[in-house]
Amino acid sequence: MTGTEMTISLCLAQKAGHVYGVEIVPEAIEDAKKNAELNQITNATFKAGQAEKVIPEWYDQGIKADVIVVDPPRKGCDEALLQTMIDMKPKRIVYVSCNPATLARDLKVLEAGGFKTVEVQPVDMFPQKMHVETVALLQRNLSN
Ligand SMILES: C[S@@+](CC[C@H](N)C(=O)[O-])C[C@H]1O[C@@H](n2cnc3c(N)ncnc32)[C@H](O)[C@@H]1O
Repeated sequence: MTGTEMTISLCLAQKAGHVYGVEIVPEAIEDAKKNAELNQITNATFKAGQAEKVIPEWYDQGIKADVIVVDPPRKGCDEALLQTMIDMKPKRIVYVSCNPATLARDLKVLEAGGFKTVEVQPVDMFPQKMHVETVALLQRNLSN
């Protein structure tokens, strides 16, 4: 749901019924719309704004998701965003993180909200540096 130029959203649109993407930088959203047009992607809706405000608004409008993908900055996800993700009850959440500490903090919240972390894959995209990118897959517990 977040990301510069919405690269992840545009890739997912090729497999999804519809994709909604939000990014705080308006220019990135303009680029995403141009990229969608260039690639004949018509099943994507992009909005500039704070994910923690836009996604609760979409949820209030009745929009739900089967899969939520987040790729937040190092500070991780805002509490309001995490709560809306829990309320939306997607089957799966994919959390792309560039900070293991905030990833662990946010996974704890999502686990308390009815999700189970089933796979965590670190990716060493910055060899010889302390930073690591991590992708975590969560599934909603069937009882929730
Ligand atoms: C780790 S980057 C994602 C990179 C992206 N997936 C890509 O392929 O380039 C995090 C992105 O979140 C955006 N961002 C930061 N705070 C945000 C917020 N509150 N709501 C929505 N987007 C936000 C940043 O502008 C940045 O583009």
